[in-house]
Amino acid sequence: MAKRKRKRQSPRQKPKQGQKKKIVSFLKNERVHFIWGVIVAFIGIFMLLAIISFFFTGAADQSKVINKTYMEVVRSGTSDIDNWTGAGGAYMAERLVNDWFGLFSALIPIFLIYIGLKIMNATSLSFLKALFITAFGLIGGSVSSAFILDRLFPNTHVKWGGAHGIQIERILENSIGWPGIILLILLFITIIVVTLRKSSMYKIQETLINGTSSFAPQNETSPAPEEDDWYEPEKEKKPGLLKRFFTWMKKIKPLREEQHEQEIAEDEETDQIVQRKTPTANTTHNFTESTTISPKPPVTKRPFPVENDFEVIVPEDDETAIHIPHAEENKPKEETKSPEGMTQELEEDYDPRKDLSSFRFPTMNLLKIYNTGDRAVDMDEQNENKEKIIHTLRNYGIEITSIKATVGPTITLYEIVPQAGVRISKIRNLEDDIALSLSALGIRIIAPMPGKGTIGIEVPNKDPQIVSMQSVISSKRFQECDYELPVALGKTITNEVFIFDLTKMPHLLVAGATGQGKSVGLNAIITSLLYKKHPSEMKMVLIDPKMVEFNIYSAVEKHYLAKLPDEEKAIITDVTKVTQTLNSLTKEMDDRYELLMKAHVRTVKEYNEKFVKRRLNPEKGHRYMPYIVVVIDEFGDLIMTAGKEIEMPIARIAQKARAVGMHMVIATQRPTTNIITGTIKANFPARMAFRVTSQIDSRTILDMSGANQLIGRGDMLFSQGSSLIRIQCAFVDTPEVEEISQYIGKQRGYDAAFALPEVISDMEAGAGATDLGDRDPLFDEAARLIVVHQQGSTSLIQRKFSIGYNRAGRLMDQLEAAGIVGAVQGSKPREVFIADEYSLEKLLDSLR
Ligand SMILES: Nc1ncnc2c1ncn2[C@@H]1O[C@H](COP(=O)(O)OP(=O)(O)OP(=O)(O)O)[C@@H](O)[C@H]1O
Repeated sequence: MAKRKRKRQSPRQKPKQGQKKKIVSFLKNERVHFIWGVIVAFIGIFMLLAIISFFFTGAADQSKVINKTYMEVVRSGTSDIDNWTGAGGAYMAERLVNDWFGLFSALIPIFLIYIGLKIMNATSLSFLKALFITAFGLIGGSVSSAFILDRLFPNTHVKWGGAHGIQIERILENSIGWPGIILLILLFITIIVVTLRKSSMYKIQETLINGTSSFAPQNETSPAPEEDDWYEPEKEKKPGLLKRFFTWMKKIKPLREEQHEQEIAEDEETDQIVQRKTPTANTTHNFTESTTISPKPPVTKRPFPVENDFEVIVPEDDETAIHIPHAEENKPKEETKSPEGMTQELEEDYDPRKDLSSFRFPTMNLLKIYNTGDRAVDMDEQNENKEKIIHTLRNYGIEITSIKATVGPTITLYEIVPQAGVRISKIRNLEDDIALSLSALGIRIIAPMPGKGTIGIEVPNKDPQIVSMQSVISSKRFQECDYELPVALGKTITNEVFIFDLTKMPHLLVAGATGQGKSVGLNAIITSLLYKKHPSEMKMVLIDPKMVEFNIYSAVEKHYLAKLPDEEKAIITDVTKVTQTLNSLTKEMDDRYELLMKAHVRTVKEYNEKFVKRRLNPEKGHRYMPYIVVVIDEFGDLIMTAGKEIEMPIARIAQKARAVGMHMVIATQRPTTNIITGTIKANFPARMAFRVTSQIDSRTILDMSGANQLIGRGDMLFSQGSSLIRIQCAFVDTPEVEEISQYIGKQRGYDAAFALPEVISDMEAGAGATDLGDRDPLFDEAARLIVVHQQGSTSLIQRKFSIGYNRAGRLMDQLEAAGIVGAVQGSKPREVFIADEYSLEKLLDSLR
């Protein structure tokens, strides 16, 4: 193949190819582009001047230019022409205005000026938009002018609608009459206005809604659930038909190009030398000049010019689903009576929802839809970023073969493929330089992208969009998921709704500097659960040392909250109460374990299934177990004030509570190692990191940097195990949460909040321990265990007898009082005073 190639390049052909290259590079030169742009823009300005002048001087010039050719007018001289731009301008303006599109002919030079600016790279208005406005303006504007202005000002030298407008207006008047024309003009104005400013569409919508809502019932504050069904839930807006058409065109264009290129490549492949390119000073600095072909994989796409390979993907929003507020599920079940009139209730499955069978889930209209302005992709921004990335990399001697952009709600991911031989670490080290050249915060480089064979550069969008809670809750994905504790957290940078099952996490650590979106994130988690879980299926323990964050949930106390018996408030704000509550949760966990053991099942799900099938007897202590979600805001404050007292029960719950349906979400704005300790970290594999101020903080939360490069306002990294996903957290505002709580709170609830088990305080436990007359039933067995193992360890007793920490602790205190073991020695096991079983039996006999 190599030989053939060499033969083909005869000495005469070589200079020709060189010349061709030079011409191509000259045409593509940035400066040449700029000059071309200036020329086109000046032509546009000249034409515009001619037209403007025509309105003032056209009457005087008309007789000199009408019914003449251009050459005749020019030859006749300019001395008696009044138009500011001479005979040529006068002739052109007469043709454009009177013979073509009238007043709106001015759009033609304006479009030329735009083209000039575009070539100069000096405007960000999209070409398609400009072309559409010009074409539509010429047609619609000329007809409108002919209809209105030619009637208002008939006796001037100007044909306001031009020949085109007059002709079409006549045809229209004959076919649809003047009311039809007026409607058409209104339609034209609407289309132009909406195309120019999307916000005007919302204004029109608002006006129409206000107009029509005056006929609708006005009870907005407390819509009866039944009434909600009258309103169609608001769906997230889909892109318009035109936008979808253009997106489709964009998608198929690269495909066609690829096909074409493949054909070329196949032809070329047979007779070209495949050579690996080593970047040299000459070749690496101009993508467009290079003709080298990358050897691997088989050439299907020419690597250069990169400019033509730029693919911008705008992922569609997830399809939203209409939320049916579980009306069917909640309808009170009719009791089936046997012929004898006896209820068959006992034979039926147990229905945990029965006590609150009329409960209605919050409706979608309680959540706000955020109009985020024009969602069209700013192609200029995309191109600009692409150019800057390419140039920055090139400045460091890195050439790339392709670049692709995926535009998300707040971040755009640029995926690049570097040329063979480029070290990935080199690109990774350029993070700051790329950030500098793009003048943007929040740039993150993912090198390499897992499973993709590319390198990702995440760049924040200039115009970030709010991801509304409404959009994620109403998404089909969330509505149709059958997770035990589903949480809709937000959207990924590829616009996919991100949901997870809290039971699978099984606990979540949330961290981020102040004001970066933690509280909103916690509210998003709680809101998701409220939209999916019935009060009988889930209870929450809300701990809020800041005292203000969770107050809004007090309305749902009798539906969803759990608290200590005799406690006044369900939202825990006092640190001493936090310790008690956590100890109580530990007891609940132990109790649940005992019940699971008795029922011979391993998880709360299996247990509840058995209970629903009425295979567990409530008289033997069995009960339906709702999931318990413990949410702790500002966990750092608690650790600072109560230290180990808080850390230990949290660690215990985190270690064990998963199987019994208890899950924790803890948040802190101080992601330091004395707050997120090794114990906490080990038990919280799932982490949500909002923006933090330093790389060290990021490492404390995620075990890697990244959270320090986020942009705030809900921008976050979600890590579970080894995977790390960038997500824009859904935004739910306090008034929205308040409305949801009120909606639930107004409905009939249980008589009281879910009661957590009472715990014996340390003092009480201590008193009981010394009272050997009231020994635990396991006392003898525990004593034998300790003596046999010669190890005074509470956890040994716990493990062996599968009992809770509190009970094992009490047992150990009783063993101490009986002189079997010594006192506590910090973290070391207690000393065992009885050396053998024989001595022990004698001691036990004496105690009986
Ligand atoms: N997902 C989001 N989308 C858009 N804006 C957000 C989002 N999350 C937070 N914000 C903005 O950031 C502000 C602060 O958020 P938030 O109150 O959740 O911070 P925080 O981390 O809890 O702060 P602190 O720790 O001081 O309470 C909000 O008022 C809102 O304007």
